[in-house]
Amino acid sequence: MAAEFDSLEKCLAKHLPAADLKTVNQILYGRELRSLSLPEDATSLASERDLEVQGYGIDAHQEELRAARVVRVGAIQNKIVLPTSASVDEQRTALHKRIGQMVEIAAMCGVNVLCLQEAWPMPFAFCTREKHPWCEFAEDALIGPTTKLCQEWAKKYNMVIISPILERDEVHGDTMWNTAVIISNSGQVMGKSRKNHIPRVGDFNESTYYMEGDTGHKVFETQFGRIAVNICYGRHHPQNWMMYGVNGAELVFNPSATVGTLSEPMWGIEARNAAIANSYFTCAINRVGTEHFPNEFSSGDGKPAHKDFGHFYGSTYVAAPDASRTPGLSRTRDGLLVTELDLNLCRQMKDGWGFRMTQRLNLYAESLTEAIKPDYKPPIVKE
Ligand SMILES: NC(=O)NCCC(=O)O
Repeated sequence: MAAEFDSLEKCLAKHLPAADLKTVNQILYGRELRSLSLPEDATSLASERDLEVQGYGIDAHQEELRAARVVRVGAIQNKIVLPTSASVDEQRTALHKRIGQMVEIAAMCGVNVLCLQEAWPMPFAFCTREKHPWCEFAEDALIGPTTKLCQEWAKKYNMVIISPILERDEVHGDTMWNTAVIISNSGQVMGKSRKNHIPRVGDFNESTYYMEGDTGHKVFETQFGRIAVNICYGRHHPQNWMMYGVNGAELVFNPSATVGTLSEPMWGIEARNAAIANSYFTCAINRVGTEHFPNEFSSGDGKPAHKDFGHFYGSTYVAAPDASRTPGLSRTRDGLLVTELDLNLCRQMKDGWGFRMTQRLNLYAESLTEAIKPDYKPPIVKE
């Protein structure tokens, strides 16, 4: 089998002359970002642990009345550690250990707010359509083992942690949800944000496992800014992004699990467009690697049954409201992206481009109220 393509940015850097590369990068990625120098002990520990680390700074103008609001944001992408045939407990414990090593490095890099990938303590088994044993990965959002561990890390490292899990809500009929748990840097659970839109595409057969989220568009006011979480498939819905902005988010995470053949051309566009349209920062995180499952499953497309989901292409990145963005992490390796950003850029972009001021929400509120009525007739004008 051919080796997976590692990174678009590395490919451009390898093949373009330096002057062309500068212009191409400017056109593709906006203004040149500051490269963030990270502590030597962190980078050498990262290479010992086979972890790619990249660091960037996204600056804003110095304002006269407001001090800069500089925050270090960390994003982790990773492969599963053990084969999916190992026991549920062994698989989850191995992931806890591996991510713990990465969180330690994030702390050494001064990260204040850290987000993990979608359903990080488990393989992305929804493709199988089997319930056993995969439903056993679901855990309580408040007192489950993964939340408890993240609380320890959050407190130890003074770091806000966003931990996306498959949630089991025992109080409400053992219902499952796809949930991001937001843990304050004090170690307290601030709350949870459940995935609003569930994919029904390709092998993403997730609607048979968990329900459409009922937590709306919560924004969490942390010590390091107002953050929100738009889980994976929710990034295809501009209204979903928009509501987090309407509710005051300055930084929206998009923890994901998605594969190349399905979504890669959309990946660099959606979270970035959301950052521009809503005058906030976004951070899109995708898992890496190919996960193989014990039993064959078919994709309902006439092709032969198979045991893997395809390649999760990583490429985690941060996008800014001024249309600049960081390069992506590798398509193949575990990685930590550290981005130092000044949240003041959000208001500066609102002032500069006026996208929020010119948004005309009332126009759309009225139009949509009409459009969802059963007797609605779209105003199509014919010749
Ligand atoms: N996990 C998930 O929602 N994946 C759906 C595929 C995609 O949105 O790219």
